[in-house]
Amino acid sequence: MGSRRHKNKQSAPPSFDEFQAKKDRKAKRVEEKELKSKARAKENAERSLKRAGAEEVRESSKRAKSGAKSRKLSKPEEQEEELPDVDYDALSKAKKSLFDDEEEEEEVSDVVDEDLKDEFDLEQEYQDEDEEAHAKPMFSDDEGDDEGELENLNAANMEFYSKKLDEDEALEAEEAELELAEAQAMQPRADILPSKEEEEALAGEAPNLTATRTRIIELVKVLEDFKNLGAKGRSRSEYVDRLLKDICEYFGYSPFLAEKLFNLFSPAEALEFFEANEIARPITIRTNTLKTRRRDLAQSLVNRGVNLQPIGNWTKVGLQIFDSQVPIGATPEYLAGHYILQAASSFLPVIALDPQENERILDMAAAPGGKTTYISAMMKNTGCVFANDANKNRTKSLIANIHRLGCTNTIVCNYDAREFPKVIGGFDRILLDAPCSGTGVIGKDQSVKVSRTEKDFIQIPHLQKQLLLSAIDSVDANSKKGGIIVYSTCSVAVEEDEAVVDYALRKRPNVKLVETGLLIGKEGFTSFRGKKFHPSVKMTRRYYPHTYNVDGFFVAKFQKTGPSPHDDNQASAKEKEMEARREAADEGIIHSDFAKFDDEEDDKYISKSKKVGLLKKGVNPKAVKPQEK
Ligand SMILES: C[S@@+](CC[C@H](N)C(=O)[O-])C[C@H]1O[C@@H](n2cnc3c(N)ncnc32)[C@H](O)[C@@H]1O
Repeated sequence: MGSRRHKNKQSAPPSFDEFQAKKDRKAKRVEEKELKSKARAKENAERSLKRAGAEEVRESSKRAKSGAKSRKLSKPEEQEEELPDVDYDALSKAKKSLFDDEEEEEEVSDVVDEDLKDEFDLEQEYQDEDEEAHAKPMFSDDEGDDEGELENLNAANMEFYSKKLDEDEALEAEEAELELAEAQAMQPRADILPSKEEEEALAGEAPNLTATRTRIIELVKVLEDFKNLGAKGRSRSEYVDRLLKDICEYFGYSPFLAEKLFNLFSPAEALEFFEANEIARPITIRTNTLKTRRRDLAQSLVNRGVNLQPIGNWTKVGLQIFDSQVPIGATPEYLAGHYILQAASSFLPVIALDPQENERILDMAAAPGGKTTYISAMMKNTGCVFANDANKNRTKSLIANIHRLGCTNTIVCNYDAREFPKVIGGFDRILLDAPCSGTGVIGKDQSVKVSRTEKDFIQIPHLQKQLLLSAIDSVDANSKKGGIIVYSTCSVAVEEDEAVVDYALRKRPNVKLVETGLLIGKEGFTSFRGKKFHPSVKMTRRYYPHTYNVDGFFVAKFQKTGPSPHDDNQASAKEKEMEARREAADEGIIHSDFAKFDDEEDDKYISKSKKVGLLKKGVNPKAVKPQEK
């Protein structure tokens, strides 16, 4: 596992544009391959018709395949032609001009923080505390722990990078050739599916990852053209079962999660998704426009030996870091709050939210604050942002980031967000970046592959639904330019995305989905495995690591069309939870193993945390009388 991951690790991840270009080239190659394969299949069928008997048909199919193979081998130039020539000088010049966008419009605030160094230290401390506190982390795509990797990288400057691009392109061409050779060497065999005896033998053997990978590729090929390539007498589900077993073995997923993720895609795309999860996403930063301009920041970082370039044309504040001679999380610019380490996908919900100056905005689940601080910057420190998070520990890193980035229009609060609108309502816009299972960020946290269970995909959506209803009820339908709710997750599971959105549309007829306004993203599912969602769910957007080279993400944008009696809901989080439980039990969607409020269990945790608190103060818990504890 480890070595395979290391091998796949990108040395210089492509920018979004380059990635798209590569994807387009790949798509073209795939399309051509498909055309060839269809032609082969047609040839096959014609020959088969001429021959009598099932055995003969299969024989002819094999001959046809080997014919196609030799035809392919005799035409390597065709493949080479597909790789366009790249003028790297022009590319390097173009890269410079990429910074010359309309950034002049971005105003630079002259706020200067005095205690930035202290705040940075605090942030580190709190983040460490957080890590200890959560065995199963709440997923945040920001401020990941990729920083350490950069410290060890040796890099030069932009010229060096240009040379690197050269090398990468050459490597890509080499890889394409290898891929071609691999594909030719692995024409799917009808007998790729192990027999019962072979299955038994396999179960007893030590895993052979190379053989497993070969079989995965062949199984995918067969499944993509089952009618022509499936072995006689073997069903599609037999192939799928074997493929899932191989995916679990090769990539290290639990059978449950492998199947859940596999079902989102065609077999070939699923393989791309699983492969993409083995590669870390590029390190990206967001310019804090309250303090600087992207061009100026880029210049300062380049002067320190950081190789970077803009992320893509859909963001004017993002930079992608290729490598660096200095730790990106500890440069003077970082400490001065000129940027924040933030995953590119994490910009998207804020862009969709489209905060306006002087509005009142609620960020319901805000820690550690990547999106809050972006909202604040888009509002140019006007109006008011309520940054809420239920986890008190995590609000410390939220506060540290707010201070470091110089956001002065922000109030931090610590409620279970289901308490809204009881706490306060009437917001112009609300962002609900919901706690989720993290199936979109497996590239960052491989533990998700085995840690998530069926129960998670019942409990987490249950919470997400309640949070979303609270968000809707807390928005002012009469807000002049607002009345907007954005719901996002870093999960690709339909239960946490489209199903939650569809539920909210059913429960709150006073909201409708609107276009997110985002330049990239795939349409949300309007139906999934027999479940139909409202047709407008098409307007939601999905992001995958293999399509956009960003973390897996989901974004939905609602507009509140009118007030509802729920807007005055004074129920507490606990009351709402009980109500939702009753309702879910009536609908039969909660299984008997659903977590209950367990006061005894709660008491255990409360007393343990009190003991830890006393120990931290240097007091022996045993020496304290029970009522004093
Ligand atoms: C995906 S993270 C948010 C990341 C954040 N928006 C950012 O961009 O930095 C989800 C957050 O939801 C918080 N959370 C979980 N349950 C909550 C609840 N009931 N109410 C409010 N926040 C909650 C978690 O503590 C966690 O910080």
